[in-house]
Amino acid sequence: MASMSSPRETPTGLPGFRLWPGALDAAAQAVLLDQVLAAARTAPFYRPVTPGGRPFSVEMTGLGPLAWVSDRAGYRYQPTHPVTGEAWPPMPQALLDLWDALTGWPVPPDACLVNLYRLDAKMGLHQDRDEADLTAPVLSVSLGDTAVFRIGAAEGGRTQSLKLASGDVCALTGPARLARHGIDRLLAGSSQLVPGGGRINLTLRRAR
Ligand SMILES: O=C(O)CCC(=O)C(=O)O
Ligand SMILES: [Fe+2]
Repeated sequence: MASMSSPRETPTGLPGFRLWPGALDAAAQAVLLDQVLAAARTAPFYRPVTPGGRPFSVEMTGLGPLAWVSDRAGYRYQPTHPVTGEAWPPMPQALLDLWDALTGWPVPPDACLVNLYRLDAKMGLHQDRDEADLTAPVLSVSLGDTAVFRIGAAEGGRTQSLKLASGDVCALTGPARLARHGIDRLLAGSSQLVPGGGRINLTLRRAR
């Protein structure tokens, strides 16, 4: 995909937190969104609950061999959709290429979580730590409405907030792999990309 062959990286001030604003141009965003929405016709977005039984404000689905799920039994990666029982649809090649181009990590991602944020959806501050190898990067792609993203060092202390717009890609690597992060809110109506409004976030991970 030529449109994302040489994305520009911008400094973030948090070592290991890497950001490539506009890594996907409008055409690449539209193609990727179509692929995600096509996959969601067989692997529909569903609303997970926390182990304590509270519904997430975000809806989720997955792509690839594994995807992250949460329910009464806890957090885990699994090979099947929790509602349909079917295998997750394959990960689009463009995502595998993006992982190679931006992270250079020698092993491909085996999990892609797809988060759908409508209206007032948000995601509380957390660490991504359900993966077997916590040195492998997490690569995150934003589509649709701009999100106010919050991130701070794993050890605690101050957080910083920055906006993630449609086409932006970021990564948690090295010292930021266990950074605390979350989504405070969306800037509603900032993009027309996602039908029905809102934001779709794709996170590529090495789960096993
Ligand atoms: O939506 C985002 O940008 C962050 C998603 C996230 O942190 C996660 O799925 O673990
Ligand atoms: Fe996360």
